[in-house]
Amino acid sequence: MSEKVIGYIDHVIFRNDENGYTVMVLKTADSEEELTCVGTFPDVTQGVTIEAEGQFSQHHIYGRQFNIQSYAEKAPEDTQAMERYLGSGAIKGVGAALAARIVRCFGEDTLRIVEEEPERLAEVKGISEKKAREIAVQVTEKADMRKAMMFLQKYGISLNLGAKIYQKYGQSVYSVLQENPYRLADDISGVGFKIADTIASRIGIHADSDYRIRSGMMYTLLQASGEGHVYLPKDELFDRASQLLQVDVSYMEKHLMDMAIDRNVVLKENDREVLVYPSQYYRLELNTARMLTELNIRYPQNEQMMERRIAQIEKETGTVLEEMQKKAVVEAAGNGLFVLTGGPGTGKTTTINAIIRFFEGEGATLRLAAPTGRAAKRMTEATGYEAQTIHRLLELNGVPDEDGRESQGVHFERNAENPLDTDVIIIDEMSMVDIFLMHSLLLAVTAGTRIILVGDENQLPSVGPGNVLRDIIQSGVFPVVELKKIFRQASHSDIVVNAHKIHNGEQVSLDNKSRDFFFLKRYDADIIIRVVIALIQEKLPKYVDARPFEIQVLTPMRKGLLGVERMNQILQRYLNPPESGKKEKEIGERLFREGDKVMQIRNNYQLEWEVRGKYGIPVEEGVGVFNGDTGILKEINEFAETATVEFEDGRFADYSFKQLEELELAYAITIHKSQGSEYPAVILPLLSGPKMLMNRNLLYTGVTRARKCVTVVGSEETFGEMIRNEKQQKRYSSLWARIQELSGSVVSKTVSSVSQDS
Ligand SMILES: Nc1ncnc2c1ncn2[C@@H]1O[C@H](COP(=O)(O)OP(=O)(O)OP(=O)(O)O)[C@@H](O)[C@H]1O
Repeated sequence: MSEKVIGYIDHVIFRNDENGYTVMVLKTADSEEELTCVGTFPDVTQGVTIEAEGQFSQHHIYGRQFNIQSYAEKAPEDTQAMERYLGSGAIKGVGAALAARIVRCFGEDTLRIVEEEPERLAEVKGISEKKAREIAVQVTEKADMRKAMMFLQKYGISLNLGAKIYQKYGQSVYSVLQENPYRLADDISGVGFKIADTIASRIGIHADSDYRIRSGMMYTLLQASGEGHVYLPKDELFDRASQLLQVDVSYMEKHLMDMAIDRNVVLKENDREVLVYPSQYYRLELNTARMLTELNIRYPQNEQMMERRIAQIEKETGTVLEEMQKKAVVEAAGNGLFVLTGGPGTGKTTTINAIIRFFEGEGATLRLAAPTGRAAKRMTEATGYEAQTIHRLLELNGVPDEDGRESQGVHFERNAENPLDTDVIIIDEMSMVDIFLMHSLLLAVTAGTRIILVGDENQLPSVGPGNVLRDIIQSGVFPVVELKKIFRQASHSDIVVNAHKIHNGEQVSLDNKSRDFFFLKRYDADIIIRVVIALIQEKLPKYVDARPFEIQVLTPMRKGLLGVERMNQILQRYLNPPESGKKEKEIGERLFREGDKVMQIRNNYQLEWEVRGKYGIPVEEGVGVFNGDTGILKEINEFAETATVEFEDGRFADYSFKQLEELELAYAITIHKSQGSEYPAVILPLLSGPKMLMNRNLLYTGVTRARKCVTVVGSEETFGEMIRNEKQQKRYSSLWARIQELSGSVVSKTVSSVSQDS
């Protein structure tokens, strides 16, 4: 039951300016009681009278308090209230003494004078005409804001959101809301289609209104990009949007045309269907294709010289390169853009090393990078050459790019105006690079710099939109070398051999005669979890010479009995149990404990980090913590309301309690999130799951994450089905088509959206 109180704000006890959370004391109008009130307020001015709705509650330390849900500022009604209001500090340049003089001069008429005849304020001693005008402007602004906030509250808009909306639109807020509330979804961060749609329905906007349908279609396209798609075929867009909007498909055609005319979307037709792109995505693909094509320059090399150089490298490194590896070195030397691909153990890293040596011998400067910190670290170890994340290579500076839809609002110091100054760039783990990052990378590369892209095209595609590596390869326009041979050392590894079998759809022997690939047949989720715990606590650390935390559980799903969410809760209990002295923090339904293994679940380009040297002194600082970065929660500080995480690569970052939303427990993670990472030992619990998801590609990615040991715990039938299930989730991307168009190749008639199907 909600109750009402009226009173004026006597003083503020606590206020968090970031989120508006406020504790304050209200002097109630009727009883002059001092009432502690708690709530979220965009703006708090002492002395202002408010009418608030909410509930009384009893706080275990602070006693009785009133939790405000909504409130309205009331215009000052009597001279006392007027004096309090003017003297509260809300009006710049007016203090308590001056407020008293103004009210003494005009009495009951003060408010009307201020609002209607402000120039008369100059009659008061100490107020010039200019100051009178300034006071009047401020009073009017405050009154306007008050009215607007009341108007917004009527539609169930929270105070916080209301303040953001008012800041954006000012006095136009009325027309925006009444004509097209869906604009909120475009203009205001934190408002998506769903919120805008709720507001619209409260305002009484029709379900088939033009704005609603357009906004819903745009929303559908952007949702699809969250699944990795760059576009949607028109029919699929209509189906999805029609489900979302509960509006018949027949309404949509005309709006699609309007959206194209307004350049919100780009329509491309092939012989089968119409493809619909959010315009910025279309441009991203087009520009990426253009830049790739521009880099595709031949640098003729003398054949004999190349042979001599390769022989020399082989001698230096004591490795005899196989034909395709040699070809890779030759192509890398002879082209502005070169792609090296191959499965695990096919000698990609060995080839990168040979390429590095070749260019070093030429006196060229090189830069190495990979999409994740972990992959960059591995690249450094394997090549002995410093590798960075692509974000660091491009010098992410943490300042959001205001106009940067195409860069996801991220600003890099290295870009078209300030390109990377180096002869050769080698990027590893290319399968994880999405269209945004590829576009940003290419902006910072000028013709004359060679770029070498290395990756396994059979890994799952990037989390972000696009299917960049595969599209570049499938365009058929650039020099590509695919390594297929599994080397002797690698062929001793059943991880490698089985990965290749899985990729080829061949069954894998599960007789446990292997030294690095085990299958434990169990058919009950809870028994599987028990086995997983025993493996982590006892067996595997000794077996692979690693700490329990380095052993990674990978699952296909988030939900379900063996999903990430449930497994993490259970594993946390066993692997990091509560202990006195171990601090804990609950965020929503999640509980974090000092010592937990955690993972960042979205890109945060602003979060600051530091690498600490001896005695904890920072030796390096920077910004940006990315989706998939894992570490250990080292310390929870209740006083500062922060939690410190040490990431695997040695970076420390302080999270405010609010930012903990960006962290998740990481004892178990999805196979999707594990892309580009490697672990000494991987455990795959596999029992059942949706057919769409449980496919060959997913199993391949899971298995290839392990360096020393894979243990599958579950049903051999599910395992076998996954190998047989070739069907991959479709990813709608078309970089390959843009590349072909630009290079003048004939666009294949049959392919449209199937860049990932083949
Ligand atoms: N030409 C070669 N002759 C002999 N052994 C080789 C050759 N090339 C690679 N190897 C060996 O094969 C194994 C796998 O090679 P490498 O690590 O380069 O492959 P990779 O494709 O990078 O593998 P991953 O994807 O698993 O990192 C290594 O032990 C390496 O020493």
